Amino acid sequence: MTLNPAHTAHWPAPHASGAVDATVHVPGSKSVTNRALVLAALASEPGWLRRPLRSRDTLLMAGALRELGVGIEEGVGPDGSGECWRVIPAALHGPATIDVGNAGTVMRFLPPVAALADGPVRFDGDPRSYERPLHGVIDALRVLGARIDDDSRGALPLTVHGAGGIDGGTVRVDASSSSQFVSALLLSGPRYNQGVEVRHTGSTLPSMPHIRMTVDMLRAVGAQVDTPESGGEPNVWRVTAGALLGRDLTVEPDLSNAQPFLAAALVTGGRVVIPDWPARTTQPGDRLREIFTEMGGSCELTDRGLVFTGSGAVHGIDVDLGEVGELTPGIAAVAALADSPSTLRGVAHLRLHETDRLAALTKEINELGGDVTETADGLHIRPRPLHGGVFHTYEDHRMATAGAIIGLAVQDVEIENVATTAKTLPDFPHLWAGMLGA
Ligand SMILES: O=C(O)C1=C[C@@H](OP(=O)(O)O)[C@@H](O)[C@H](O)C1
Ligand SMILES: C=C(OP(=O)(O)O)C(=O)O
Repeated sequence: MTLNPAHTAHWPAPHASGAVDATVHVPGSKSVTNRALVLAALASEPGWLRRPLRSRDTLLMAGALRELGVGIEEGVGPDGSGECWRVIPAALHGPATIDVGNAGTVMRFLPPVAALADGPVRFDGDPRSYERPLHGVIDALRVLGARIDDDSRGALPLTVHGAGGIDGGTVRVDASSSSQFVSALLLSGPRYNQGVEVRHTGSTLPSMPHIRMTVDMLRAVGAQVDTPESGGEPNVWRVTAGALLGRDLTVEPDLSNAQPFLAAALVTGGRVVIPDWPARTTQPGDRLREIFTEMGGSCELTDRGLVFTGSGAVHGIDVDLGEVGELTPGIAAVAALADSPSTLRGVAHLRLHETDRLAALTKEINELGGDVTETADGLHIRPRPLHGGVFHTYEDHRMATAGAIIGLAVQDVEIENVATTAKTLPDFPHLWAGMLGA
């Protein structure tokens, strides 16, 4: 096997010589872009998606939908402004082969779509995708009427033998390993003959804001959704069968990808402005306003965007990140540079993300001289003076950006395979250098 030099080369993480002062335009949200693509593909009329994220995960989603027959064209929005994708729904069909890469949204959101296709749809992906939980989606789809061949582990690779539609109905799912099981079933639910009712049976459910994002986006395209918050039973979501509208949607900046830039203001005692920060959003990254304020910064939502200012001090934090697990690597990086210990809780399921994030963060921060221990459901981080070294990233975009945060404050940190940021933020090294005025 020939190794891609971009993956093996080490990227010298820039060290900040002073306080950063920058405006950073963060590209669109992965989670919004991939939900919008699925919903537009299932609609009964064309729609537009403005400022979509173009990254590995979203290009895999667009490519997969094209494989199933959906038209996704490059274009300008209906008012002539802005880059966009025009999505033209079509009868979904196999045979098709879908590469999910290591995108949780693609591997979980698309098997329920494939159940609507006519013909076999094979799913495969990166080696890590075979280890990520998918059983909740597979088992549920079987109950709802789909025929699926898997390797009997309830994981990838698998083939969905689409029969042009499925009954739908009520299904019980333990989504404690990933909220994406619930989102996946709800997104395709309006197109199932009886709609879908998802009853979560596990004791915990991570990433609730992402389930709210699914519900809000379904409602925005005309679906009727009943939720625990709208007076329904706890842990039960119901989507009524019905046609979906094609919409003109502008994608918000990815607030979880704003995290390293906000962290830069925090750890250098500087200031970063993120334009177009939404006043109201379901993105979990919005919680950074509160979390990074508790860790020593301050923020203000203005006409220019979110203005985040570091004070020069960075404090430890004791926080349950169960709702916002994808923020954990960046928070751990800041916590390693703080003036007091931190405890990050509620994120046991991160062991099954892009990599085992709890093990990876512990090992990599400790190899730079840190003192991190894994707990049953998170990390305990005692700040120590850190030194340079190679920060390994395990093909995890958020490990790479976490290493870059540490590199701002610690000389001679090198990030292995910074190109892995392309999963959700292909421009990262360039945006990072721009923030630092390079
Ligand atoms: O639905 C989504 O867009 C996501 C849900 C979360 O997944 P888990 O619930 O598996 O953590 C999150 O971590 C992931 O980055 C994106
Ligand atoms: C967990 C993540 O991604 P995925 O959508 O692949 O689950 C993430 O982006 O942090």
